[in-house]
Amino acid sequence: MMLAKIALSAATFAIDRPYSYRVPAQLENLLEPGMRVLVPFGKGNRSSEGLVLSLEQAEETHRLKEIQTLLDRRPVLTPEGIQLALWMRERFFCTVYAAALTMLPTGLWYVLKEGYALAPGVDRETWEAKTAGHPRARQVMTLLHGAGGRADLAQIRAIPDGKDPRGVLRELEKAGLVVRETQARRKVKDKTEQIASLAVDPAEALARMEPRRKTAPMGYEVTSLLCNLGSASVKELCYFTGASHQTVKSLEKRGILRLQEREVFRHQLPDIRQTQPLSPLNEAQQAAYEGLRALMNGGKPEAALLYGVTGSGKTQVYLHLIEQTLAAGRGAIVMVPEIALTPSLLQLFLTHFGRQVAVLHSCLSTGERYDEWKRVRDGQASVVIGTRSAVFAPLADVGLMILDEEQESSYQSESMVRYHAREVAKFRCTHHKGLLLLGSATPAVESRYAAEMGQYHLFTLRQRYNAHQMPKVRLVDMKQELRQGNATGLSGLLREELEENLRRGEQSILFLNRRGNSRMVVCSQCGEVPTCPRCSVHLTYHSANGRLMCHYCGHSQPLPELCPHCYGRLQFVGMGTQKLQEALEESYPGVEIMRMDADTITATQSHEVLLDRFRWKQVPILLGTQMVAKGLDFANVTLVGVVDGDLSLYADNYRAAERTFSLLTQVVGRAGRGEKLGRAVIQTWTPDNDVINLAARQDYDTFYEEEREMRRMLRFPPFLDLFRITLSGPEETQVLRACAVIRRSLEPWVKPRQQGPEGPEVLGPAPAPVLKVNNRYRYRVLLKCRNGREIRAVLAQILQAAQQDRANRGLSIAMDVNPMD
Ligand SMILES: Nc1ncnc2c1ncn2[C@@H]1O[C@H](COP(=O)(O)OP(=O)(O)OP(=O)(O)O)[C@@H](O)[C@H]1O
Ligand SMILES: [Zn+2]
Ligand SMILES: [Zn+2]
Repeated sequence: MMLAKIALSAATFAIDRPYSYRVPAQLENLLEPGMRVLVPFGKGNRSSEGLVLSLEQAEETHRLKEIQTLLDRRPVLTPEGIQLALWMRERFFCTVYAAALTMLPTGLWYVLKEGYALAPGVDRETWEAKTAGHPRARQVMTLLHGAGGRADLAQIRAIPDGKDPRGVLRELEKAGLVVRETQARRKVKDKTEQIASLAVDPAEALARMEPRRKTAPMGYEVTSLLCNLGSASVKELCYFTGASHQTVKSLEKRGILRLQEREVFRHQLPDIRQTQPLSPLNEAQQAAYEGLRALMNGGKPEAALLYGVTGSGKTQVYLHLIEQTLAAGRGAIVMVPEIALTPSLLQLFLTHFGRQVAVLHSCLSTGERYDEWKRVRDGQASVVIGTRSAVFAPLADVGLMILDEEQESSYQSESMVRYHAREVAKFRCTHHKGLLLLGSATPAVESRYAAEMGQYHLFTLRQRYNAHQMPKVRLVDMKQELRQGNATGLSGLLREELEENLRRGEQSILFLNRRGNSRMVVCSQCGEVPTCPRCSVHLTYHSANGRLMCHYCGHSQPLPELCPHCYGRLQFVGMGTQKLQEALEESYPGVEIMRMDADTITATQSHEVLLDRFRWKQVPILLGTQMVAKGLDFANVTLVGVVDGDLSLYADNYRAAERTFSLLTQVVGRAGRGEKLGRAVIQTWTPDNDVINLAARQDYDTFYEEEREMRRMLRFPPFLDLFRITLSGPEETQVLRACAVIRRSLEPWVKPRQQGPEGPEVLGPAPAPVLKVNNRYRYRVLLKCRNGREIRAVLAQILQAAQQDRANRGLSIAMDVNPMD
């Protein structure tokens, strides 16, 4: 007999393993690994979805349960996909089935509906006789009967008697009157249209319709049109002739034409037939390109970092590499952060690669995404551009995977399966012997370090394209402004520069990344900002616990009532984008200030619509959050103002410095991308802060070296890895108890290894930055150690034990590896 090893959706992480099922004879020739099935599982033999991992011949045995239903007509995962799902389980502590679903577009997901049907061969007389005297049972049977023999549980529940029908249904099942069934439905169907073509040759068709020309003029019209076209969709035929579908159908019956279903794709990219050649590269780009091309064609898995300053033309290098990949008959995947996937970027890809481009983006509808996915799977598109999830695009042969702005936190998933696109891309490039290319103006410290250690090849673009100058940046000390009586939040210098730009007719971008729950405290008299006694960073006020906290070492202290230096009054600083817009409108009456943040983006007014207006209408000032910081390429923007350069510095995590540096460099990089020189003004409360000064000088190399040493000293990635276990539940004591158990179970592994610079260390439990969300308390236990097979196995066991511990009922447990936030 044949048996299948199956990963189940009903399995939790604790019990997730390949389960064996018998393959019924009628499926033996149809079933393949990578297909989904329904199988009975658990005590009640409820149906569960499952993914077939492998098939094998085995000795006959009666112990195995049998597969119930085959859900897919062809595999939804390739052998590579199956391997990847297994690998993701081990890497990201998820179930294999969850990993598989993560790889598939939601349009392919099934929704299971439990229902009941009349048992075969049971007629009305029989059930009426058997349910006599049981009004509830009779009600259910009447419903089933009336509903054409089957109904789902929700419908049966709706019988208005206020009781749960499950008991009755069980009885009816035992009595052999009903059978339970599970229906699997997909959210999105394959979309098709009907195509008509002539069934006989044109002369014969016309000859046969000629005598009916008077009585059936429409039939004649359709036939003669079809004689000209050869084939056409029924929709088109009806549209051009005014005929009805009925007419077309009757022609089919007469044997004049033939109808066929053809698949159509929902997302219609503009059909660009005439693609344009790429622009030639400059010398630096060419050098990087040639090096990368050699790696790509080397027939080995490779990884490289392309470090190029803002405006150096990294995108052009990508385009040339993609062209090479295609020429070699292979495919390419390009990933960009969510907000960077603008129509202008897409347009760029379309003009060069036309119909070979597929887009996988969260803006598309479920149906559109699914159809784009199919175009990739079927080999119709071999250049995929998209956000994080595009990393799973089902290309058969991947020659190149690019992560643009690779330091972005949006590459880390925070949903069901907490994968990092970079890790998945590494797996896939290894599998396909392809090139993984990370691009950035401010690479993540981990990536830059990997390049330094020789794990990635490093390519550098030091200059802007066309030798355009980097913008001139000036810092403004806001404490000084406050002392001089300016509490408006806009410094004298920034105002002057804005006015200068208004006079010159050049555009300005103001950046204000107002972040929710952390704020800075400043003394209104001496301008002091409270700092951490152990680290050289400023403390941040957290309204959640009313304390000042350090994001590096976790130190926290109560908020003092007065300034510890001069006993002056302490003041919270920071304002939001809306208030700033009002202030500017007041200062500059008649000048349009365009605001772009989560509140101004609506369905009708997308981020692109606003940007187009900014570009074409030459709106003088654009003010916004993160959204204005990245990817914008407008030649007339010559001034960038950073209203509050410190904001992101005080997030509580070890990446805050890197984030701030990257963000500031990116924003500043929006200025002066054309012929005209760019300027930038960064306002700060901490003008001596290293990170801010390095960002102002756009000195990534020094920043990297300092940050690397800081990380080495404090034992953060890339020197050690972080495993963060987050527990949450409605009762604080229960959560803390579970944390303590986890801590204790880590000890036997940690204790004997503790010595030395790479020795593991357990921290916590510590409350999450926002302790209580939705009435659930959240605590974290942090393990610092080198990521390796052995510790992952230990952690998997601990998680499994925690999940199965009865005392942990109602708790949720999540594991993040090197979390971004
Ligand atoms: N080889 C080239 N030929 C023509 N134009 C180029 C070339 N290289 C770059 N450019 C132009 O230079 C500008 C900057 O290039 P691009 O946007 O690719 O830079 P980038 O390195 O991705 O910058 P950022 O990191 O700031 O987004 C663009 O307007 C681009 O069209
Ligand atoms: Zn003071
Ligand atoms: Zn500290």
